Amino acid sequence: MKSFFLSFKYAFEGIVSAFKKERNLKIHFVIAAVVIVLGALFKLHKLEWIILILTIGIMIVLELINTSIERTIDLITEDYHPLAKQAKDIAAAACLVFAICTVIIGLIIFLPKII
Ligand SMILES: Nc1ncnc2c1ncn2[C@@H]1O[C@H](COP(=O)(O)OP(=O)(O)OP(=O)(O)O)[C@@H](O)[C@H]1O
Repeated sequence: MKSFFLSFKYAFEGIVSAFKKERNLKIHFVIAAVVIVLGALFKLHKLEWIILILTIGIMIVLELINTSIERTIDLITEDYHPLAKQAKDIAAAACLVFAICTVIIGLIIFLPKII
């Protein structure tokens, strides 16, 4: 039971350390807060909230995984290696692809309400 609660503690420490060191993660948290306020202002429907929360959650999860991959690569090598570059850039690309999806989803949900 102790290790069950410890795993939550370690996960929380992971979020805090990534948040402190990763500028992109801070940006995602700020955007998420703005979008949640907008969602409340525009009185989103249940399904829209579900999509919004899923979108925010997946974006933050991807950023955390990307950070974890960056740290792992830095631990493995400080020298230049083409595979290290590929690993980091592909992980960053995963974040970029989903970030583009989040913008499109945001526009689909909010644009008709703003107009
Ligand atoms: N060991 C390495 N070998 C080859 N290329 C690397 C290596 N480390 C980083 N790179 C590449 O250098 C560029 C900058 O990487 P770096 O990790 O410094 O910053 P970043 O990808 O912008 O991450 P952060 O979110 O921490 O700013 C990226 O294209 C990355 O793939």
